[in-house]
Amino acid sequence: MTWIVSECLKRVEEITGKEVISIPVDLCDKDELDNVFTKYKINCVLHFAALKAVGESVSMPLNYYRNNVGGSITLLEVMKAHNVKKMVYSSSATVYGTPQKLPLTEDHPTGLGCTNPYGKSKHFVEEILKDLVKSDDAWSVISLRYFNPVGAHESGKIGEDPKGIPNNIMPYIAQVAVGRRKDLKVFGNDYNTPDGTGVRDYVHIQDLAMGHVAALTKILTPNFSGWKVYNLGTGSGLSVLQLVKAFEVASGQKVPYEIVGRRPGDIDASYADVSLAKKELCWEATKDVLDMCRDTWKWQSTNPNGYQVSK
Ligand SMILES: CC(=O)N[C@H]1[C@@H](OP(=O)(O)OP(=O)(O)OC[C@H]2O[C@@H](n3ccc(=O)[nH]c3=O)[C@H](O)[C@@H]2O)O[C@H](CO)[C@H](O)[C@@H]1O
Repeated sequence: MTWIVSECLKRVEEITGKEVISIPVDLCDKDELDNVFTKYKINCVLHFAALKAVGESVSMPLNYYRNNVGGSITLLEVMKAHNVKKMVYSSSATVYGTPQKLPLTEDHPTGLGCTNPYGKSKHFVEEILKDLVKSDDAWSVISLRYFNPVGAHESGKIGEDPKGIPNNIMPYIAQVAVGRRKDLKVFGNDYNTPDGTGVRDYVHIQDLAMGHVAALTKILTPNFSGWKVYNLGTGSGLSVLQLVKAFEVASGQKVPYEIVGRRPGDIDASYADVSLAKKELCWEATKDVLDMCRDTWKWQSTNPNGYQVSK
């Protein structure tokens, strides 16, 4: 289970005081899914399941389309068969492609500049969900477009432990700080941003978890129906070098880096307009970049080799 899912389930447990059980299922296995829906009374599905490495998706497109798109269709078919017609979907800011204007609002066109199968799979599933809601007004779906989720649970017990070389920046920085990797490769310093490095909207995983609780609360209100989409970010952009500096301050560790060439498919800047989530979900991010770095460091420093040896 990924750290995003663990974090969200923990928050739901803390808030409801009820135990949350997790049952591993193969998203593409209809019979397995059917058994789960037969056994449990399900009101709403929080659909987190997806492969998410951009580079890997370019070399293994069929795996991404089979799992992320095919798996979602199978899940929706089983939901329909059991008359469960509410879903909170984990989407991504990646559906916006190259921003036409910043900050990104939910009505920005999607799908146009998606450069990789991962991003396209998120966009395709959003389109499928929209069609489904149009076809039958008993369906309601909230799509949450995550910006750049980072951080760890403040206990230091739940954190991101990518297999192999991390694709995303925060776990890479953390592994450099803990001495597992020599230096961070900064992908390009010639972007159209104040210091030339890529700008992103990093959002703490615990805020993201609370965004799911807010979406769940909304979708379960009796008068809610149809399709809604919300950005989950802080609303502020931070460059790669700003993030490195913040991590050094929060951890007290040096993070050596080397500027290298651009990573194919990367964009200059991406950050969210978060006013819709604030207005309609009563949600906004509460944690800043130092919180994100401090909690990541707490997890990484107490689990220098990830979950492998700390269990
Ligand atoms: C804006 C956008 O579409 N964001 C999505 C994209 O994140 P990103 O591709 O923006 O996340 P990332 O953590 O891979 O990169 C963030 C920033 O760090 C830079 N970088 C990254 C790694 C590294 O070793 N060195 C380095 O310099 C990278 O060029 C970028 O400017 O994909 C993620 C899944 O993987 C999520 O779906 C994000 O929502």
